[in-house]
Amino acid sequence: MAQRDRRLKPNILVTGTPGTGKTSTCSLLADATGLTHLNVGDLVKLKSLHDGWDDELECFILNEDLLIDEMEDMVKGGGTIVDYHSCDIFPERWFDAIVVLQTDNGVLYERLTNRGYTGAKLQNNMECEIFQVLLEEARESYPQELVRALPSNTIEDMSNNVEILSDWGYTLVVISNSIRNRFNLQYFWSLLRPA
Ligand SMILES: Nc1ncnc2c1ncn2[C@@H]1O[C@H](COP(=O)(O)OP(=O)(O)OP(=O)(O)O)[C@@H](O)[C@H]1O
Repeated sequence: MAQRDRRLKPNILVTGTPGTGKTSTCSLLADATGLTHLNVGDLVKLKSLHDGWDDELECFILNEDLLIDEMEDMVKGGGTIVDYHSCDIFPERWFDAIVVLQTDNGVLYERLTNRGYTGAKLQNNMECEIFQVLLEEARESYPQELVRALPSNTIEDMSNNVEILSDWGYTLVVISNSIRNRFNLQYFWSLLRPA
């Protein structure tokens, strides 16, 4: 297992297919917790951390090395909510919690078409959600106990998720540090679980 950095405030990665509600959820979570919301897509555009525009996929071609270098100092002290539609590009040690937002097909289809997505872009994103690509990616890239999938269909889901994550991130920073300190993770889970 990769060694995570020690920090007092958690870093939370919120990921999911475009349109599942990452930015809306992160913004509310930042308001609720005082953590800093980092929208990676915006950062890539602002700092030109890309190798140009992909006409076919209609998005910037991410330069991963530039992005990781740019973000390293931002996440170092903890307290950052990272919002991005991919998760396997980041170092495992950065995060205490990885959240995958999920949306039912019909709901997501409506959100994406409302945004003007059509053709290959719409189809690729719908397939990404149907095949749970982000959840697989998260489970392959981070320890299972740090990864959690949450539904994001309704406003009620969103406020539930903000409440869950406000508590969960802080709990996990304790666990994360305890892993680093070689305490017994199972012992911590047993304390957290209701009898
Ligand atoms: N749980 C939800 N309930 C109702 N509406 C939602 C929910 N989540 C997101 N939405 C709506 O769906 C649209 C897309 O949300 P948002 O921009 O937060 O998604 P995103 O995952 O950040 O997308 P992208 O990856 O493209 O930035 C917005 O209009 C938002 O208000």
